[in-house]
Amino acid sequence: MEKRLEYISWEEYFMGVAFLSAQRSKDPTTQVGACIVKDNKVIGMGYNGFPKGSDDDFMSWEREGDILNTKYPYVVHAELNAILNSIKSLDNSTIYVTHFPCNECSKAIIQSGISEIIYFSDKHKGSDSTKASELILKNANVSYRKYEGNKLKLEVLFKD
Ligand SMILES: O=c1[nH]c(=O)n([C@H]2C[C@H](O)[C@@H](COP(=O)(O)O)O2)cc1CO
Ligand SMILES: [Zn+2]
Repeated sequence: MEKRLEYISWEEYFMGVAFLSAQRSKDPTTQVGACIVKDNKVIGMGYNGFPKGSDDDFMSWEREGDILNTKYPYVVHAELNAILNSIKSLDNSTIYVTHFPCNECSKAIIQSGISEIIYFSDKHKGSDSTKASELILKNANVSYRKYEGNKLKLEVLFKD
């Protein structure tokens, strides 16, 4: 028998895991996922959500109005969750993220030892947060690039 040819690449695999992780998010507007990889092994995963133990039904997913009644001061970003959930040293690891990280996440990425970022969407390119991220990442020698896999969709069938 010949080997199966439809297998996915490492890059497609790990970006797929990041997008799958994003599916755990309860944010009705934006679901972000992150997957940290070292030596082709997953060592951390995360998605955006309220801190552990928060009562989801008490928290608000609003985006506008009094800041204290919006999600923004409370939600933990996917990248930070992936870092905090990681199971070993992140030195020289790669983080796959569905969205280019904000400046706060970029700082955490640098401090954790992650050395490469592969992102799918940069829909906030040109924003102050993205510009600040680009500046500190370059300054800290953390490389970043867009996803280069061919797959834009992966179907996961639960079957025998
Ligand atoms: O780096 C990030 N990582 C991350 O997980 N997020 C989360 C926080 C919010 O739950 C959501 C952004 O919400 P919105 O698009 O409604 O502003 O994405 C947001 C950013 C900033 O781009
Ligand atoms: Zn962030």
